[in-house]
Amino acid sequence: MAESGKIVGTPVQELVLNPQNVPKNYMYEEGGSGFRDALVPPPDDNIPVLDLYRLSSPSTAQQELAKLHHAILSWGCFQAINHGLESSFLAKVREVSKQFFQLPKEEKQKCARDPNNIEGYGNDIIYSEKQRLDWTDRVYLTVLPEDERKFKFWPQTPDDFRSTVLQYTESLRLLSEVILKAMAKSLNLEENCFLNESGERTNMFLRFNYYPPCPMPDHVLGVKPHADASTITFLLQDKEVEGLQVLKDDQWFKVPIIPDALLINVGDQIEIMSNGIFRSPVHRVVLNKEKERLTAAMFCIPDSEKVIKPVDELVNETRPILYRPVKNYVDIYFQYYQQGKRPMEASKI
Ligand SMILES: O=C(O)CCC(=O)C(=O)O
Ligand SMILES: [Fe+2]
Repeated sequence: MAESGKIVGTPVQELVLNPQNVPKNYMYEEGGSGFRDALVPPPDDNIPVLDLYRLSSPSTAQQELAKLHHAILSWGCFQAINHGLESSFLAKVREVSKQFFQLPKEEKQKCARDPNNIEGYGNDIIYSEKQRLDWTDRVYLTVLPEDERKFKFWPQTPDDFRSTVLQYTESLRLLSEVILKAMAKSLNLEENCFLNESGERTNMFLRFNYYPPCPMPDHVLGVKPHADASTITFLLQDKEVEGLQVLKDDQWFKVPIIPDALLINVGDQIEIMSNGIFRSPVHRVVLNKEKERLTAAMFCIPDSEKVIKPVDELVNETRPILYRPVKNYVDIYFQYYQQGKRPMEASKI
């Protein structure tokens, strides 16, 4: 037991060494079977694929913008291709993460998170005995703003971990501006609307997720159902192993792998700003008995000092205000999440 009654858990990577004994707090005893039987989206209504080159080319922008609007209304997410990040660079991002998780335990522990904080290497903070834990180890880093980087949590091995993460951050920072502008335009708002609402000091958090193989994949989840705390999230999926599912019309659908695509989804804070026109999709991660899975999620988060609220233009008589203003949403988010509740409830009127 660590300070403040919080327990620092055993990495999942070590639990796997004893496959007969999956701890109870990871298990969904009943109702668990079927986790992996999610539907495959039909070809005529698959998660839309958006071409970001077409989105920024004057002759095709309008058409692609309409596609983006439809994608977000129907799924809350889309697969972005032609985003300008080289395939070899994405391979590098995946590689530095894999190399880190392959290090011996003592090496990884050098950037272990503090007991009460998510930043660094580790797994779920345990808030209560009843909490269901996620079958995943992570490296969670504040990558922006620059003066909030805490390098003691950043892996020193492999050597190019830091430079790769910095380059990835800069690329996705630029891309986040493109996407947030397009989202605003698709709602007939001034293009900088969501960027201005997010404030000057944009935060970005990067989370490398490592899902070890799981001996009981029908009764354990990699990540329990949630929507993200972000404005938008960029997810670099594993190149080969599926696992992500998204909830649409009360049914779970498998998110297909497009190797060099970035899956972009709307987070709770755009749901608030758009007064519920754009909804943050609920998603979860299922596991594989034989194979590990690695992903990287980049969360774009507004300035923590900024009050987030529905933009005036999207509030009117037919669409009354649906959300209360919130500040530093990420702080409340984790506590709700770990209790299996939707943090959004804190903001809904
Ligand atoms: O690893 C994945 O496929 C999704 C992870 C996720 O949803 C998250 O980190 O918020
Ligand atoms: Fe997520």
